[in-house]
Amino acid sequence: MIKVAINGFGTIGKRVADAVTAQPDMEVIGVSKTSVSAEAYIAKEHGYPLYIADLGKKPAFEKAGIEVAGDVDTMFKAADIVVDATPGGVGEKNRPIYEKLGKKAIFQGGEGHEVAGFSFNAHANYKEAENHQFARVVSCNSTGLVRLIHALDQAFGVARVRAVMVRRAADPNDVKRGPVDAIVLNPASIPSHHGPDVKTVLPHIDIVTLAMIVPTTFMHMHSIQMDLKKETTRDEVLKVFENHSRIGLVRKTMGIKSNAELREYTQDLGRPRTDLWENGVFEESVSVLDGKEFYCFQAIHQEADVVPENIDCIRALMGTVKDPDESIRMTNEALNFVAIG
Ligand SMILES: NC(=O)C1=CN([C@@H]2O[C@H](COP(=O)(O)OP(=O)(O)OC[C@H]3O[C@@H](n4cnc5c(N)ncnc54)[C@H](O)[C@@H]3O)[C@@H](O)[C@H]2O)C=CC1
Ligand SMILES: O=C(OP(=O)(O)O)[C@H](O)COP(=O)(O)O
Repeated sequence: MIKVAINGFGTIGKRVADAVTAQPDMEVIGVSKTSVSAEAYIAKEHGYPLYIADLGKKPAFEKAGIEVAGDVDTMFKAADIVVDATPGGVGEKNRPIYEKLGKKAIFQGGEGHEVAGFSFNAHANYKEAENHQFARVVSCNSTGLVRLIHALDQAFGVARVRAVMVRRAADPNDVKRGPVDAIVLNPASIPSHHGPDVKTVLPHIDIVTLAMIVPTTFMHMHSIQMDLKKETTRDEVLKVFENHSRIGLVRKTMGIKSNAELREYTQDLGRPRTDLWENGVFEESVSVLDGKEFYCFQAIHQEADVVPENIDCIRALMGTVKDPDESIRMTNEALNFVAIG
């Protein structure tokens, strides 16, 4: 069993912890919190040993009825690998600790590529992870883009990508962020960070991205155009998506035309935390003009799509499963995850 420590038990960390627990070949040996919070109670409910950075805060946790297993250093030492899911920028500060302890670690998309020097996506570059101590799972939007671009690049070749990200303003629990009544260009300059981020995994792709933020909390929406190298048809493109284990199709017959209706659907499917782990490509939007000009809309659930990628990244860095397809299959099966559509 691979022993996994989760540093930062927040939106991403708690989901990765549950996904690790579901796998047959890995276990959570501890999670960390900085202060007493609802998530600390969830860690207790799930039976995850809770470690804290500052042992001076131990009495506050104990007063709240939450047992503290020790400090985070103890947790790191007991682990084979650390999933660092701390807020963006904190991972960079944690890296020297993992280096000193000689521990493998996975960082998230809030960190720059340089934090690990290797950015990961299971379908695109799983095998390259071997012999790396560190990896960074690219951000939620970049993960969604990489999955789609890589799939079409494998099938038809991708000459260039132009994409617009309509980004959710905040996660549902994030009461401090906005906007509440605005569409904010984020950034107003071009490109947004997503294009360069895609290139950390797929360096040969010509891509330019634009991004804005709208007052929603659940899912980003992408408007994507790609020029393909080989002529193809809409049906052939749909077949590529149908055969991809992490690209889902929102079928025209479902009548879903928004993030809100898609959320209702994943909720009704009984997905844990309503998570859409796959890209939600809207079938009706999939178009191929003049044989080479591809268009689509896709929904990306920001809290969820990087979760299975973190699981595959654990196996890829540990070198326990060499075949990406086998790891992806194991991850999806353990999560009871079959892409929609
Ligand atoms: N929420 C999202 O939509 C996505 C987030 N990411 C990335 O994942 C990373 C984590 O983001 P979230 O889970 O959203 O953040 P979050 O704020 O929900 O969770 C972070 C957790 O880390 C803890 N923490 C804070 N400082 C810490 C420290 N110094 N040491 C240990 N723990 C500490 C917090 O208490 C919290 O439990 C970031 O890099 C973010 O950019 C990636 C994809 C999507
Ligand atoms: O990784 C994400 O977005 P990104 O792919 O736009 O960087 C997550 O939605 C977190 O983004 P945030 O920086 O708005 O919290």
